Amino acid sequence: MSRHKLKLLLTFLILLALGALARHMGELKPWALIDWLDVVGEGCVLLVSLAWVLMVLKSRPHGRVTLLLFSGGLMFCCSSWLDWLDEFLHYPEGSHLMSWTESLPAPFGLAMLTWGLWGWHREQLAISAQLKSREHFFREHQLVDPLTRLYTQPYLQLVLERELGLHQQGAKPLTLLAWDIRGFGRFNLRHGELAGDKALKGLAEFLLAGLRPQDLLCRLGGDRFVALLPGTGAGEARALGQALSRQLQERPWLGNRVSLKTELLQAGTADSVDTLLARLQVQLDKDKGPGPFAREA
Ligand SMILES: Nc1nc2c(ncn2[C@@H]2O[C@H](COP(=O)(O)OP(=O)(O)OP(=O)(O)O)[C@@H](O)[C@H]2O)c(=O)[nH]1
Repeated sequence: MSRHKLKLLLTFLILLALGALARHMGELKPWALIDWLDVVGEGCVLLVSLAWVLMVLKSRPHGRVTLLLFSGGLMFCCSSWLDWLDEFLHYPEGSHLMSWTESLPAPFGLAMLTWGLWGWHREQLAISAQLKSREHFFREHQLVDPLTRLYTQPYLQLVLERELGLHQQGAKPLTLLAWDIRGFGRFNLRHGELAGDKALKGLAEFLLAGLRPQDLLCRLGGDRFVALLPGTGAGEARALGQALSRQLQERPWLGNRVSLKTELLQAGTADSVDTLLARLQVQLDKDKGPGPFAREA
């Protein structure tokens, strides 16, 4: 059972035990003496405090701050629960046990909640600082292409460094799939730069949608794209490339106007990032012809 499920079970058991204690200590009030306005008001407080506990468990991982927020919420819940129950129960005169049990947890619970919220605030500050420095790093190194929103070659090089390391330790295969639009210069001449931009964006979206979550798609520059397929052998990569080519042909908005050259490259154990990318460029430059748009121009 997960830690959060245990906390939920604990909440249920504590509320059940308090309910049993209250019933044992008190007597049911006559129907006429029940103040229904209080029942509704205190019932709402109880429901809201229960919702706090559930929301904390739903939105946070296990940890010190979560424990503070959970314990504070639970203590406040206990007070609200007993407060609500005593609308229906009458406790004997001179018995302080129930009034203490009802009154004490609320202030301690609120103090713990406040402590937990302070911790949460500090966590958020740390996360924002992290995100800011990441964003700065991305902007500084131009790791994202402004047109397609794909990663650029410098980012690919960073990731390739790590993946090649894993590949060379024999941990897993590594394959690259790359695409070059044929005759894209002519396409631009004929349809205009804006249509060219739209085609690049459309193609980026299409490739992204067709790749798997673990693949990394980058714009290599101009009309070239490359996908790094970690843990993927040549056969699987070839099937993926072929499926993408087939699907592209079924898309009249892109397939009829843009033709792609697809290349596959497997990393070797002696490859460095530079040699791998150089081999890829050579493969993409191979057989450069006038392209399918030569007829149109
Ligand atoms: N619209 C648009 N065009 C671009 C962009 N980046 C590069 N290009 C164009 O893409 C073309 C790339 O030219 P080449 O590398 O010769 O490729 P190609 O014309 O497709 O020729 P082949 O690959 O031999 O078929 C050039 O005409 C660039 O102007 C861009 O961001 N937007």
